[in-house]
Amino acid sequence: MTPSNTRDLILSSCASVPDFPKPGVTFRDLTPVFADPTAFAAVTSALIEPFRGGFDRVAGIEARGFILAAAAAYASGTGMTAVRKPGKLPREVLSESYVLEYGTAAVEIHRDEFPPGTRVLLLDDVLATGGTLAAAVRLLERAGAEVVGAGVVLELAGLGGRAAVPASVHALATI
Ligand SMILES: O=P(O)(O)OC[C@H]1O[C@H](OP(=O)(O)OP(=O)(O)O)[C@H](O)[C@@H]1O
Ligand SMILES: Nc1ncnc2[nH]cnc12
Repeated sequence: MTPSNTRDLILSSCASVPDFPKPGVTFRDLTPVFADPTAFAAVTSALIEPFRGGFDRVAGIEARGFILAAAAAYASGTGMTAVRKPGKLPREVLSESYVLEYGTAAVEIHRDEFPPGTRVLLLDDVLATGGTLAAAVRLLERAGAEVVGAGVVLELAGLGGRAAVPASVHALATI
């Protein structure tokens, strides 16, 4: 499938939900993209394509990033790392905080997650302010990984998120 066909499929399948999770926010729900076999396969291939052969591991951000990272790791013959919300991992962790509209959040991985020199492709479903993806890049680099790029299915333009992320960002569609 061509990049523009993939983009059109994402935009036509994505559900826009007004006032979720709070008034004034239009939530972009990509679960219909994951549920459609053609769209899910196209999205998985397109996320891998710009970085093909250049990564050893795919990292996905909890929760919807897990779905994409698992599929991309399987399709590329690599492994997967789960970038988790706090308090979920059982062994010693590295933690990276970031600022939300109200308060802070954090992401975590195990301290010994990566052999030296591991090249990581980082995936998530949506890029909004970029705070989550930026924190995940910092976290992976602190753990010794080389972040070769970050892929997202949908970039919400106008929030400046791309500029906040200290990595090359590849978005399959922009809204
Ligand atoms: O660019 P940002 O402003 O940081 O927002 C993007 C993040 O927000 C959503 O996750 P959410 O926090 O809703 O978690 P979930 O995947 O567990 O639902 C999305 O999946 C990204 O991870
Ligand atoms: N509007 C939005 N839709 C989906 N995920 C998001 N994460 C942050 N903002 C979002």
